[in-house]
Amino acid sequence: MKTVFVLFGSTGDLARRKILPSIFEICKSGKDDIKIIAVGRRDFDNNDFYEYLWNLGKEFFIDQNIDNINNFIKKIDYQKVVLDKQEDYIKLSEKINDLKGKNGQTIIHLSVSPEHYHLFLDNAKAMNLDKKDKVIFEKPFGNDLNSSIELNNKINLVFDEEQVYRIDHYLGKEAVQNIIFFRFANLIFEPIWNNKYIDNIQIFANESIGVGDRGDYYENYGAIKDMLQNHLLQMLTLVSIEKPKSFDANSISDEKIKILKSIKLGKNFEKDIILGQYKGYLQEKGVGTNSKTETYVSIKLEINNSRFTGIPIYLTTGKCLKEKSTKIIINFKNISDSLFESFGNIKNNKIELEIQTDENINIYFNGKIDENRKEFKSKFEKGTNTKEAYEKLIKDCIDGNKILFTRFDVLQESWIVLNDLLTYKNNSNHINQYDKGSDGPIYN
Ligand SMILES: NC(=O)C1=CN([C@@H]2O[C@H](COP(=O)(O)OP(=O)(O)OC[C@H]3O[C@@H](n4cnc5c(N)ncnc54)[C@H](OP(=O)(O)O)[C@@H]3O)[C@@H](O)[C@H]2O)C=CC1
Ligand SMILES: O=C1O[C@H](COP(=O)(O)O)[C@@H](O)[C@H](O)[C@H]1O
Repeated sequence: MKTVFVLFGSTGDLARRKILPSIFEICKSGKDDIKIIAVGRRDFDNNDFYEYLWNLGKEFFIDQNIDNINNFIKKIDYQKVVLDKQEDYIKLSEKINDLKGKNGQTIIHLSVSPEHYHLFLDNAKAMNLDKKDKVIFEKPFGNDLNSSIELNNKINLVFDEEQVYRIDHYLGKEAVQNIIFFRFANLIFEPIWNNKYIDNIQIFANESIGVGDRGDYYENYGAIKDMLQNHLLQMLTLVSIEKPKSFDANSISDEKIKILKSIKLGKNFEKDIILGQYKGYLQEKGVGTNSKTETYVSIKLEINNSRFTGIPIYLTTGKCLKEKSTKIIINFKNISDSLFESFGNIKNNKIELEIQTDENINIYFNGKIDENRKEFKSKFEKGTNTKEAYEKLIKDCIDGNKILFTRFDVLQESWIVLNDLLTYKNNSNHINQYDKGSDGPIYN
């Protein structure tokens, strides 16, 4: 089936770094018949957009094969759409219809800030989309609980749920998908995955880059809404859900909801939450001179159920840190066995699910090799050349596979979890500064 992929925000950071390169790869594989409409507010014609792509150079065209590049560029048409101008949507739909023919499908990917979704929804009816057409909504889905409900209600007035794809690209990462397999396709981990054996859990998504040109967007969201509400909470649910009834989107979402409802955030925010801002953030383009927007957040929480009660869980994310690294670390309890006293320091077991930049599962355990080395690390054998998450997710959307997309009630519960934290943040005037390239503010 022919697919017309319509990319709103085609000149933005996400389009440049992740979506266009992913479509490029999908097109290169030749499995799908795809045409692309790059939508933007700039006064571009096709040639301007091609030139814009060429100027991105190496950052964009990782594949330097000139034929592949030319074939890809030939598939793209640029269309200017001012988001509140209905006549622009009508022109866009004429172009879509020309390209998709009789039996094709349209996928609209809204790679713009969520506050622009309303303008799109106000005008989308003018495009006369078919029931088989699909719309991908980027995260964060709304700005808080109420706005996410409002947004979802508005979407429901325009689209059927079947047409709606709420994306969280971390769910498309191979190593994140692997969490469920690791836990439930092996006999040896589930019996120890509980408060009898686990001491604490740490999930972090550290980034070395800053906000770049995205200051305008970032000022409205900050690290809590940009990363914690979605990517980190999603990873946490996968680490903590009970085995789903079956491997389908609804069964997994049902289990996620149960976890989100049992999350308990301590009331002592002064102690359990660290908000930070990297030095130099105030000088970034689009950032207010007195901005208190957090570029770093670390929170401590608990899951209040029979399996996890009593295990402190730390979620951390930040920009401009020492290195890019996303990991889930399960630290097991102390082994105090006098049998090994004479061998010196016996370390706690640890399982490290490394999501990026390498994808690994490292298991640390004690053993006797020689006097100097008593800890083993076992590496899970895994290819490093996995697909960019967006490639996987966009291909799933083309094929109508929704398993890795998020149901609204899961997002709603995620906003509920963070409600008090957001109130605390809005009322707090204090933010810890940290040096670029550091580990972030110190956790007391
Ligand atoms: N960047 C990332 O790594 C990721 C981003 N996301 C999500 O993707 C979405 C877009 O983010 P990102 O690309 O980073 O943001 P950017 O700010 O880099 O880009 C936003 C895009 O929206 C366009 N735009 C801005 N204002 C308007 C307006 N008033 N009318 C029409 N178009 C407008 C910009 O056009 P112009 O270029 O002309 O300014 C640009 O094409 C966000 O929801 C974000 O959370 C999700 C995952 C990762
Ligand atoms: O959603 C987002 O994710 C990126 C980080 O994604 P990654 O796949 O490179 O880890 C982050 O930079 C961006 O601020 C945020 O919007």
